[in-house]
Amino acid sequence: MASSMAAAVAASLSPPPLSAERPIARGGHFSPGSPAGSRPLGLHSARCRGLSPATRKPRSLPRAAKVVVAVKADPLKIMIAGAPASGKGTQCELIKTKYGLVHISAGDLLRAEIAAGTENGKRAKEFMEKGQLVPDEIVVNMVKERLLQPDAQEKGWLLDGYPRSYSQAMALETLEIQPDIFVLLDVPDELLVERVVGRRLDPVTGKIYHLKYSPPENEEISSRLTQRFDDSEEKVHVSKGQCSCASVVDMRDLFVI
Ligand SMILES: Nc1ncnc2c1ncn2[C@@H]1O[C@H](COP(=O)(O)OP(=O)(O)O)[C@@H](O)[C@H]1O
Repeated sequence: MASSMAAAVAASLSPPPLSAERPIARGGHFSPGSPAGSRPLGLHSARCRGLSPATRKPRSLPRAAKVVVAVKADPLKIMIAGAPASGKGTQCELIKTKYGLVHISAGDLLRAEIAAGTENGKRAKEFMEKGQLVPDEIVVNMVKERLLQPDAQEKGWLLDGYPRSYSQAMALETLEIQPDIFVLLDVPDELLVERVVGRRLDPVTGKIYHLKYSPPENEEISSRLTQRFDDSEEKVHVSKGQCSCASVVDMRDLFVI
């Protein structure tokens, strides 16, 4: 008796079958007395079919066991916006690590297009060199395709540097791609300029340094640091202008549910 009871409980605690009636509730009770496989569905199936409690088979309580079916929540989707050097990179690392999201940076996607020498990359570079926004017809599709890749769909995503205009926000909205959270980093201009002008990249490790606030660890690293071609004081002012308060407020209204 004891061993058949143990076997019944063990069987009923194995994953439920992938049928149309697979329970979606987080918990439920069932009687291990009925045939294995159908057991976890018993009470829930009755619920699904709308049977009244009176029509259900009475449970034999001493043999009842509790099953918890884990339902995978939708993956988290976050958008983060802020001027250059507002701290997006740092925050993105922290958020990505904490929530296991796929980090998708519009700027990185564009730089990858440039590095790959694609037509889109060549066109994008002209705008980026002038500190201007790359036209929507390049950016929207590029971002959309990346968001729809399996890794981002499965793990959730952290979208960085997009949208930068109301039209870009609307483009995603039209595609029914919406974040759960919209983060806006608001930093005073003087601080942004200081950060951008001192920012350096280690081309070997990809690590970002700041000559004053986060200097390289040694002479070897220091000698190979480069400055991003678009990191300049002028760019801060241009980029701040690109993302005016009005458009950010509009975007917030669009995304905050
Ligand atoms: N969403 C976007 N729409 C249009 N252009 C963009 C977008 N994101 C990035 N870019 C272009 O790429 C450049 C670099 O962007 P990014 O890597 O986000 O750097 P930063 O945060 O320093 O502006 C921008 O100045 C702009 O020209």
